[in-house]
Amino acid sequence: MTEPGIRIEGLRKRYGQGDTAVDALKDVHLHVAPGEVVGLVGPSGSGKSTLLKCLGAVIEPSGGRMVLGGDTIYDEGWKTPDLRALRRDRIGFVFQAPYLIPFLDVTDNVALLPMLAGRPNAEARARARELLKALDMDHRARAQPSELSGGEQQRVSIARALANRPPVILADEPTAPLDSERALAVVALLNQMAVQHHTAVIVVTHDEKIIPTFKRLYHIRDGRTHEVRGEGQT
Ligand SMILES: Nc1ncnc2c1ncn2[C@@H]1O[C@H](COP(=O)(O)OP(=O)(O)OP(=O)(O)O)[C@@H](O)[C@H]1O
Repeated sequence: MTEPGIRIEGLRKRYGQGDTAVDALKDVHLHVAPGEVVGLVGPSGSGKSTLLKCLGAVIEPSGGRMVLGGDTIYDEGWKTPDLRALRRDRIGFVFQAPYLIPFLDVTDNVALLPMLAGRPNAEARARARELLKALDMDHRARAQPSELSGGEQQRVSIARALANRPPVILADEPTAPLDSERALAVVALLNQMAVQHHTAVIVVTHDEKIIPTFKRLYHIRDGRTHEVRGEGQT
């Protein structure tokens, strides 16, 4: 049986072809268990965005294998017929900017994805309220995004990422605009949510404030990953 969480084996991505081809990912290996938050760091141009885009099924890898939540989604080709449903139901995204919808209140921002996935409105809103409570945002459930601080907006975006109970969350520089205290609070919440919801979380970051907090840390350099902190340290 394939284990849940995230497992990447020998992932490759080439942009273009011939003389101008760029091998952005050459040999990426990485695993994240359910309930675990793992950091991914690397210099500019090392392949971080390319890896997140492959994992998020936004671009197609050139080879290798990706297993998300116990399902092999890519093995030298996509193994899943509906990539849009995969992105909506199996992966939560957290970005540097919260990208909340300005004309929906906090509850509906979180409830929107379950509604789009076909859940009844009442059930989607109940799920949103439960997550907002867990993230200590229930007192702002009817507020508009513009009425929230940056840290509060980021908490709402974490609730939104969890709304469809995805086995995987991909976070791209989630703390970049936040001060130290709020950045550490966001990482603490990601850890708490990962444990409570058995979610595997990858955080791509340059943020020196949060890098020391990861129990396991991967470094990507020139399209290859190395585990620099944790059990498989190389
Ligand atoms: N669409 C594309 N076409 C061609 N080359 C690309 C494309 N996107 C990225 N690359 C190249 O692939 C390599 C990896 O880029 P990527 O954006 O994944 O790096 P990164 O680690 O996210 O960098 P940064 O931290 O600066 O955002 C770089 O050499 C980049 O120039």
